This record gives sequence, C-alpha cells and structure tokens, in this order.
Amino acid sequence: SRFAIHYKGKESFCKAFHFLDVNACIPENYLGCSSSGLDLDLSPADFPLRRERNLLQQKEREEPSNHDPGRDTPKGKDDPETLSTPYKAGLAVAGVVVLCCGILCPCLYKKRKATTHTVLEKDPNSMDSVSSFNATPASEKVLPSPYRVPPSPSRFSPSPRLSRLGSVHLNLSEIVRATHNFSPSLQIGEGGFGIVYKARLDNNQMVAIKRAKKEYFVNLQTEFNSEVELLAKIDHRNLVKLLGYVDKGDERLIITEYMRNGTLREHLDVQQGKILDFNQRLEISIDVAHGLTYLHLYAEKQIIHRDVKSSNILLTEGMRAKVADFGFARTGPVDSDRTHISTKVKGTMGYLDPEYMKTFQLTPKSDVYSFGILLLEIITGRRPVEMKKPADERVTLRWAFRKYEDGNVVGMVDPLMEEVVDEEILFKMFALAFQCAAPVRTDRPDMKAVVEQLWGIRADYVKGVKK
Ligand SMILES: Nc1ncnc2c1ncn2[C@@H]1O[C@H](COP(=O)(O)OP(=O)(O)OP(=O)(O)O)[C@@H](O)[C@H]1O
Repeated sequence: SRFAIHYKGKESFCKAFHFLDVNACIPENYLGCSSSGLDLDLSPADFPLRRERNLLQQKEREEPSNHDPGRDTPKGKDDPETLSTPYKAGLAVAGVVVLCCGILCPCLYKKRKATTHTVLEKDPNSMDSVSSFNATPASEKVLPSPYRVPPSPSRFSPSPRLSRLGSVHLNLSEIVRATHNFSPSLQIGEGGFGIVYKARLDNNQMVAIKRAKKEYFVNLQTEFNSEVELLAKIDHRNLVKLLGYVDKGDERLIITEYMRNGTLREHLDVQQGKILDFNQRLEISIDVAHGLTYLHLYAEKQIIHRDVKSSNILLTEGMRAKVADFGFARTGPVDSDRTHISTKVKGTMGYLDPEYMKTFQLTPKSDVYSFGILLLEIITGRRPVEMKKPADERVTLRWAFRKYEDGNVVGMVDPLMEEVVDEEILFKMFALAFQCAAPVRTDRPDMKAVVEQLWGIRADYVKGVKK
C-alpha cells in the first residue's frame, strides 16, 4: 500500500532520471556544460550558488535587447517626407499644445518635485516615479494552450494601483538617518541586488532596506522595477511586505518588513542557535506553499517567483515563513488561453526547473519544481547540491530518490533533528517532494494541490503525536 500511495512520486521521478540521463542535465550542468543553452562555465571549485546566480544575471546583461524601440519604429509614420496635409495640420496643433506644456510644466514640476523622494504614499499617483514593468516584451512570446481555465476579469484588470497598501512615508534623509548613513554595523546581508541593512524608522518600526549596488546600477534597474512593482501589489501573510522604496538620483532602495529570525537556510545550518524540529519544518513548508499558491492563483495578476530557495525564505519571530526577494519574479501569461511564457532563464542553479532550462518556457510549475527541491532541503537539511560529498551523492534529488527507492526514508532525515518521525509521514513528504520535482511540468501538482497534500500530512502528523 505504501508503494500505491507513493507510486505517482516514483513514476514521475523515474521519468526524471530518464530525462536527466538523456539530457545529461544535472551533473554536467553543475560541472560546466551548457546543455540548456546557458553558458554557465561552472566548475566544482567555484560552485557557490550566488556565483551561479550572478553568472546567470551576467549572461543576461551581455545579451543585447532585441526590442529596441528606436529600431522597431516603422518608417513612414514619423518621416516628415511622407506625411499627408491633414497629418501636417494635426502636427501643427500638437506643436501648439507642446509649446503650452513647455510653459506650464516648470510650474507643475515644481509642485511634484517636493514628493519625488517620498515612497508608496497613500496617494496612488506616487507610483508615477517607478517605470512600468513590462510583463510581455516582444521577445517573450506567449503561446496558446487549450487547458487554462479563463481567469476572472478582475484578476487581470489593467494598471493595479497601490492605494490599498499600508504605506510608509519615507524620504532619503530619513533612511540615511535610520541606517546611520548605511553603517556596516547595521548590515544584515548581501545578495545579487545589493546590501541589506536593518533600520529603525522614526515611527519606531524596524525595517529591512535593500540598497542597489551602484556598480551594477543600470543592469539592475529592471530587477529593481520588477521587485517594486510586484511587491507593491501583494499583501499576504506568507509574502514579505513592501513598505516603501526610493528611486532618486543614483539611489535605489527597497524597504520591506524586517524579519527578525533571518533565513530558512541559516536555521538549517543552525546559525541561529536552535535546530528546527519536524513540526516547525512542516509549518514552514505549508507557509511557503500558501505564499506561492497566492502568487499563482489569487494575486491580482498571476506571479511566478522564479527564485524559490531557502535563502529567500525569511522567518518571523514566531517562526512563520514568508517568501522574499521578488527580483526575478514576473507576471504569468495575461490571456486566459495561454499557458506559458517564453523567456530567458533566471533563477538559482540547483532549484531551476530542467524543463524551463531546456525549453525557455516559464510557467508556475517552475516554482513548483523549486518548491520540491526546497522540501527536500527542509527535511534532509542538505543543500540542493553538496559539493563536498562524493560525486554520486552530490545532487540531493538523486541521492534522496535512490534512498527512497531502497525504502530508507528515515536515513535521509536531517541528522541534526533528533526527533523520531513516523515513517509513513516521511514517505508522504518525500513522495510529495519528488512529485513537485518531476522533470516534466505536467507531472507536477499545482501549488494548491501541494498545500492540500501538506494539510493532509499535517493532520496525520498531529494525530500521531496525540497517540
Ligand atoms: N526583510 C528582511 N529581513 C531580514 N533579513 C533580510 C531581509 N531581506 C534580506 N535579508 C537578509 O539579507 C540577505 C540578502 O538578501 P537578498 O534578498 O538581497 O539576497 P539573497 O536572496 O540572499 O541572495 P541573491 O539575491 O543572490 O539571491 C538575506 O540572506 C537575509 O539574511
């Protein structure tokens, strides 16, 4: 019966082995091949995940944009030689209007200038200082599928505004004061986007402030806009809340709620002092699954996070988990009859969906894949790739599935966790992780189904604990 319960997980993962063997996907990519089209040029010696992510970003920076608006402008319309007389008359009227604006604008500008460094004001117009997020540029085709359920019109209504968000009135001088002029003593971390500081605002609220690195400034502009635009539309207890931003001069700052207990990865590494027990790990998994379900199904626009990993899961004082870092996130297909977006591969190696890497087709199921890898990480404590282990044990997904097939789920549990967990519960957790990490996205459950399975596992676990 155990086999029957977990069969789907096994079947999917057997296909995974086949897929990975055929495409030489896992080990080779990590060791420097570029079967997916990404020239990652990685070697075991310089494997740190951050480096890979930076390489992916760097690769993207190197790619010239193929939708230069200047180049795309059709000749004729803007060419004065080819304009008709009524068109010229129209231009003359437009010229007068522009002249009037030229006279009036300095007055209007003066009025606006006072608010340019204020962030997320209650007035929805304060968003004007953020460049709009281009969800589907010309190069990112959206392909049709007959399977997608039509979304409700409200979910995809255009130009969502920020007025419903709680807001913090911030300006640069307040942030400079709160961070003691970006003092290293207040630094709490550093990521691909820049340095993160903690700070106490004038209203006594603790916040985290991400400051873009100036040297990467131009290249990170899209990432900044993406993070701000997406975070601004989101309000869910399992997603880190945006409190404000500054986009002024050469400063780009994102202010989010401060998460006192740091990242999930830090806890798995016991850097915060206490070992996570099984119940905490299960609750964290459920929280993350809730957050992702919200992004995929219930947000105003479908959002695909693209960088689900343990260092992007932050924990509150009460050890509730929230998904953070929306720098790579993007909106899903806009039309109801579309299922995926063709786009550049972004994310962190080890968590990246192999089908997305191969086909460049992004769907919410890429997040499901990353969640599967995260689930393995949560139960075993291992990173997705453990470079210090012998070659055949390095890739956690492979290592875990082999043990699972041998029926040795107990032997896979994080050795730091001393608690004895019922074997049946562990089988279910691993089976779910393998389903999520199936190589083909159609074999993966959606996040809502994942949540339901996790609820079932929690119910069984609680029953077992009460016995
Ligand atoms: N809201 C927050 N509250 C508390 N700590 C935070 C917060 N945001 C970020 N941090 C800390 O700052 C570190 C860097 O975060 P950031 O999101 O910039 O990068 P990352 O996700 O770790 O790496 P990368 O951006 O390369 O994926 C995190 O690992 C975490 O320790």
